[in-house]
Amino acid sequence: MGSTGFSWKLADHPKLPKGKLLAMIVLDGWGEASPDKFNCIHVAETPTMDSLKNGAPDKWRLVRAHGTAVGLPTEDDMGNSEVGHNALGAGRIFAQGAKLVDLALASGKIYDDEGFNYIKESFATNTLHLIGLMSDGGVHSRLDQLQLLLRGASQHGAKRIRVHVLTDGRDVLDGSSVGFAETLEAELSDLRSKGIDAQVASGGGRMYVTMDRYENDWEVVKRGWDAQVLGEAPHKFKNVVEAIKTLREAPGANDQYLPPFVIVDDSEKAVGPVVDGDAVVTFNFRADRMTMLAQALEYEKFDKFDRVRFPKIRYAGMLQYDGELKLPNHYLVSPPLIERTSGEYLVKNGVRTFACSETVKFGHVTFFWNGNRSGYFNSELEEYVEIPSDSGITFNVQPKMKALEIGEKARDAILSGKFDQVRVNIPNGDMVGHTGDVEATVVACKAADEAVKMILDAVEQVGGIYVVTADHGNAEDMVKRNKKGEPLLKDGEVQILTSHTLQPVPIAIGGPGLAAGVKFRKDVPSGGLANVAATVMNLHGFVAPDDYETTLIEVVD
Ligand SMILES: O=C(O)[C@@H](CO)OP(=O)(O)O
Ligand SMILES: [Mn+2]
Ligand SMILES: [Mn+2]
Repeated sequence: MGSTGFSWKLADHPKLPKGKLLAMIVLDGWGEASPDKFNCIHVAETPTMDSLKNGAPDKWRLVRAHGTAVGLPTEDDMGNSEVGHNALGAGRIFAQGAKLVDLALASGKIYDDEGFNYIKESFATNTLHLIGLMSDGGVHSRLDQLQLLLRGASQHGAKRIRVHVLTDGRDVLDGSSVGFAETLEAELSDLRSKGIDAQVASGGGRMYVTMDRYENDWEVVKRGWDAQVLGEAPHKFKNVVEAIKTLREAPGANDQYLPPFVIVDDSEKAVGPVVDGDAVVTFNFRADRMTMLAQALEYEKFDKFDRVRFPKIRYAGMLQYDGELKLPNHYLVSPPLIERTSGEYLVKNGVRTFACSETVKFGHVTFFWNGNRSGYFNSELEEYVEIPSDSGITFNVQPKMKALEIGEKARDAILSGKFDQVRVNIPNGDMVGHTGDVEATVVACKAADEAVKMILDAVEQVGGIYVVTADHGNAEDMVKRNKKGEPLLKDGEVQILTSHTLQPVPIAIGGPGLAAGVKFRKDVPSGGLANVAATVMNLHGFVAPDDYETTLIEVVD
């Protein structure tokens, strides 16, 4: 693709027609694993998804959804929505945030670049605050990266450092936050022995404090703001390990939902509110659950909640979280440049596109799908519909979520005849899987399956095509296992797995509009999510650009 020769025009597929309605269904957190009682997809009644599997191997197969197949550093990295939807939409594998930050830290380049030099201006006189998720989950952040950044920042002049932690329990086992806090404390104590005034200043559970997304509930961000910036919270402790241990003793408490707390000194004063002149870094590399806080930290004009004080700070994100909004303006590591996504190509080739999910996954089929870009490519050809999610609850209470509403919206969009592609994310397997509630997750999987049926019925009616896949595993395995695959016991009980998995995910194609002779190729055995975009382009009647990962299908005469 020379700079002069570039064109958005896609070549016509030699064998496949245009103009067929295509439904693109992404089941969030729906992997394939051996059947047992902790496989909620297996336990649930899922007749629609089961029937698709009968199409194997020509119309149903598995694809890789974790590790290097989606641009993560190692094969031990579970998949996640950001990298999964990026790969699905972009059709290529990009080194993702986790990896880019690793490289920048390892080479030391992070300290030479604009973002770090910008915040460094504060070091001589003020405090450096680091806010983010404290775990080794590798989905939003990693503790070892925070440790390296702490060391690097102090070597580059930071004298006073305050860390504002968010406990995880979603990408890692519940209860593991205590160990992570101990590791962090040891690191900070080492810095203190070198004369750096470094301590934890505040904390709270990620789902209750700070890490909301897609504006589902600004209260979550406000709780964090009060603790991190204002130094105010209902719970006060002398150190972070004591804070987490004590708060976990409350009935029903877990890492994801710990209430906000601040660390206070002997005179009960918060040790680390953010004040004028300070530097702040949000050290998560993943975007979706940081952009709301980023807005609060960055925007002069802001009406989502009363900030009480809006300190004049030097703020940088670990990455730039939204390339379109340039949010934040300063960042330590450049995000992957994901351009020429399949969504943009298809719209530019006249494919009228409808995308829908409920709030908690809305950005997945729009923002992540389009390479971390918000907004439409062409508002005349696209419509994105967000169904408001319930807020203030954990989804095991409401495991059906808005699956049927998403199904209805997709059905109506399909039947309207106004669209060529109708794309949805059905969140249940993932969102309920993260609660660790096995029974509720079974209900969730059934609801997701019903939504799929509703959409496939509509595809049937209009003579269309469907592609059903998932972004990574979750609900298919709800227990931590040993190397042999047996559930691991701790104190006589199985350890519930709230996180995603390393499992592959299914992909199924079909529908009355699928041309005869279309089937999955046999020569892409290690195909992954990034191979789906070229496949979808083919099904719309186009050949994918040369640099896209190869298509999964062939047409046999
Ligand atoms: O909830 C989230 O933020 C992640 C897990 O950390 O899940 P997903 O990647 O499915 O959005
Ligand atoms: Mn997901
Ligand atoms: Mn998830």
